[in-house]
Amino acid sequence: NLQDNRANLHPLWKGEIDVPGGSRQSPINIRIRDSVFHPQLAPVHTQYDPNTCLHIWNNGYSFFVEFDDSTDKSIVSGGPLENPFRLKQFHFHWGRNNDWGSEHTVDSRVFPAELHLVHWNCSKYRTFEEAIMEPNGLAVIGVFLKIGKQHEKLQKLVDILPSVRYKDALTEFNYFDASCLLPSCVDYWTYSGSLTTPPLTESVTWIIMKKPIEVDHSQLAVFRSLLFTAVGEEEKYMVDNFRPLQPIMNRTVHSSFE
Ligand SMILES: NS(=O)(=O)c1ccc(-n2ccn(-c3ccc(F)cc3F)c2=O)cc1
Ligand SMILES: [Zn+2]
Repeated sequence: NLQDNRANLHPLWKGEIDVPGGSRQSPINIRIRDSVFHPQLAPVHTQYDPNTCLHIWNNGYSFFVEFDDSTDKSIVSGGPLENPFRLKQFHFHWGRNNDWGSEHTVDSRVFPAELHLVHWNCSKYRTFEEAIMEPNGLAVIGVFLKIGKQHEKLQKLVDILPSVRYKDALTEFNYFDASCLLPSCVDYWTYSGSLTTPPLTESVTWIIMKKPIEVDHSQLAVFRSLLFTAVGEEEKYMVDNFRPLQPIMNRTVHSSFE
C-alpha cells in the first residue's frame, strides 16, 4: 500500500502524495508547446471587495487569508468559467530558498513561490465545503512569484505574518484588495485538476497566469519564518510546502493567448 512505497513518503503529507485512481491531479508541468490556444477563452474577470477580507490563519500547511463568502461581493467570472465563483481564501506555497517553491512549473521552470486564489461555484453549490467535493466545484487562480522589486501592497500582509507564526493561530485582517496580487498581463493557461493538499479532490478548474508578480527576497524570507508546528511542539519552519508534480494523464492545457 502507499505506506510501503518509501518514494512516496512526503514530510508534510506522510505518503498521501499519490491518490490511487486519480486521473486529474495537480500540480503539473505546463509544456508551452503542448498547450492549445483557445480563441474563445475570454479574459478572466475578478471583482474583489476589500471589505470582505476577514482574517489570516495558519492552518499548518500555509497561511490562508479568508474572505466572507456569504454574498457575491468578491467573485471571479469569465475565462473558462460558465458562471461566477466566490472568493473563499488565498494562500501561497514556497521553498526553503529562492531556487524552488512553486507547485506548477512552466517548461520545467520552477518559481520561488506560487499564490493560489481559491473560489467556489456558488451557482451550483450551497457552501465551499460542498463545492470542494464536486468535479466543477472550485476555480483556483495561480500566480507565480519571482524575486525582484518589493511588492508594496503585499507588505501589509507580510507585516502581520509574525502574529500567525504558529499552526492554528488566527489574526483579524479586515481590509485587503486581493486584486493587487494579480499580474497586469491577462494571459493564462487553464486545465482540469485537483487540490494540491488533502483532501486532494479533483474539483478544480485551474487558471494559471502566464506572467509572475515580483516580490523582494526579504518578503519571502518572512514567509519562511512561519511554522508548521503549533505552540509547544518542536518548531519546524514552514518551507517547501508544495506538492510534487503529478502526471498529466490524458489532459490538455488550453491557453488564452497564442
Ligand atoms: N493548494 S490548493 O489546491 O489551492 C488548495 C488546497 C486545499 C484547500 N482546502 C482544503 C480544505 N480547505 C478548507 C475546507 C473547509 C474550510 F472551511 C476551510 C478550508 F480552508 C481548503 O480550502 C484549498 C485549496
Ligand atoms: Zn495552494
